[in-house]
Amino acid sequence: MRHFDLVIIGSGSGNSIADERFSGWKIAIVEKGVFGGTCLNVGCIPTKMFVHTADVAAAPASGARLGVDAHLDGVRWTDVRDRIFGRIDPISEGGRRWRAEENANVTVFASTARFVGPKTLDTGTGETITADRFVLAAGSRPVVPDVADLASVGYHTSDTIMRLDALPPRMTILGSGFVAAEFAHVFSSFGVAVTVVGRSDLLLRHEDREIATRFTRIASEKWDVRLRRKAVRAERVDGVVRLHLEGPSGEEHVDAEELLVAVGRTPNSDLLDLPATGVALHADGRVVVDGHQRTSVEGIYALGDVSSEHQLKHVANHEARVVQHNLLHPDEPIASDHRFVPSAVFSSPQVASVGLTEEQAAERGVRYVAASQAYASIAYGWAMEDSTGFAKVLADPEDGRILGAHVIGPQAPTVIQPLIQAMSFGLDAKSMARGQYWIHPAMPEVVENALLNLPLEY
Ligand SMILES: Cc1cc2nc3c(=O)[nH]c(=O)nc-3n(C[C@H](O)[C@H](O)[C@H](O)COP(=O)(O)OP(=O)(O)OC[C@H]3O[C@@H](n4cnc5c(N)ncnc54)[C@H](O)[C@@H]3O)c2cc1C
Ligand SMILES: NC(=O)c1ccc[n+]([C@@H]2O[C@H](COP(=O)([O-])OP(=O)(O)OC[C@H]3O[C@@H](n4cnc5c(N)ncnc54)[C@H](O)[C@@H]3O)[C@@H](O)[C@H]2O)c1
Repeated sequence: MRHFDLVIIGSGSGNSIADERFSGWKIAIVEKGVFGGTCLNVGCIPTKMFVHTADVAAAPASGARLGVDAHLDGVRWTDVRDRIFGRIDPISEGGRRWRAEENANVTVFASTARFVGPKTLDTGTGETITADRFVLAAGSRPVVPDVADLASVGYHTSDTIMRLDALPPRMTILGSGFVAAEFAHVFSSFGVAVTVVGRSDLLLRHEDREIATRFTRIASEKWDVRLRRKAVRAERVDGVVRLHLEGPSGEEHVDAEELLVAVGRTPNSDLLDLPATGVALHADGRVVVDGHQRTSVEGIYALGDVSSEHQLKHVANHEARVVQHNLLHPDEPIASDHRFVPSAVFSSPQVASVGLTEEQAAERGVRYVAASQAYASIAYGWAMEDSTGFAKVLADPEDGRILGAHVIGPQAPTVIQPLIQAMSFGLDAKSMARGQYWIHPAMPEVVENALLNLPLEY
């Protein structure tokens, strides 16, 4: 039985661990799918390439309010798709080849691994291996909800929807979170009639309620948004997918040529048979880790979607750097920093957030003050004629510590970054607002003004 110094399961964020400092280690990487993981192949990167293209496709329609009459002549879907994957697929293949053929100390197994005993792994290739250390970086996969006959009608998830052969006239999206919001923007901007079906009363319900409410209102003007609906059955009628729903007004259905299921992601820990090596799991399937990304078994670490409550690439990358350090320096381990994890939804409008929402602050009994500023009331907002966006900041009234920030509107993920920085480095609201220049008339003035609006007590 071959023995390794380190086995990494999953080639997403896990693949970045084995740098030149590990050149003396005998390493195995096991990957069951396309090399490079979710973000590169079916997640952050292609979706944002589609989102930017969708923003361009949507631009002519927004010109009229500025006095510019423009017209979208068409979207060449297969050209868009092939441009995007023509760039991504070679990166994935290049990464695989580099590891498999040019890293003398690394063995790549292209298969599904599972534990069969303590620190003993069936690689799925017919070879069972052992190792001193393991990194579980197996990610997550789309959840398929319990809707009768769903499997037989043919549906897409985020894994497949970006590779469609042609744009459908209509698309139903089941789900109301990140994936639904981003793909609704992409496909509606490309001319597809989109229906979004959600269980709860708001789209993006995990956001600050004011932000989710604003997003839902704007989305409802563009898409057929059906909330408080339960999908109960699917069927194919004359080549169309019919989704039967139950909602506040009783039974109804929605028809579309394509159905996208986007109701969340579940950790891939179940594929790994972790009880065989003694690794503990949370009830929701996430691997239990301590602050140093160590599992319940000495020498076995986990990172990213398989263990994190944040299914975000910047979190997986951060945790991979922590694991990397702790593998190299087990006697001086460092901890992950999950204090201020930001996230962004690249839809239209864009949404970004960090820290506490008002609802969370109230629930936890945290004393706070909040203030907002509309894009419409800053100079660049006038330039854009924006009537949709605002920035909201929550702070401790006694010392100005920023507790949370929420932005909806153009470039929200960029506009929020100085607030993430302020929170991470402990800059108080007054110092942040008045201790630096804010370029005039740029979009971050919306943040400057929200900070100045805070009724602080110091
Ligand atoms: C559509 C979409 C858009 C997204 N957009 C963003 C975004 O804009 N920003 C952001 O921060 N995050 C985004 N995310 C989330 C982000 O992609 C994930 O948080 C991140 O990729 C997780 O990285 P990871 O390394 O934990 O797992 P992954 O990248 O999923 O890697 C895990 C790998 O392990 C392999 N694997 C699993 N089980 C086994 C096994 N038993 N044996 C062998 N191999 C196995 C899998 O095939 C996979 O390649 C998006 C996700 C989706 C689905
Ligand atoms: N921009 C980004 O960073 C980005 C983009 C896409 C995905 N992601 C990551 O991937 C994760 C998964 O995304 P997602 O959108 O699939 O999940 P999500 O958790 O963001 O949203 C899923 C939504 O679907 C709803 N839902 C659940 N079951 C349902 C059902 N049976 N019928 C109707 N609605 C139902 C839930 O109430 C929830 O609001 C995200 O949580 C995020 O961490 C990030």
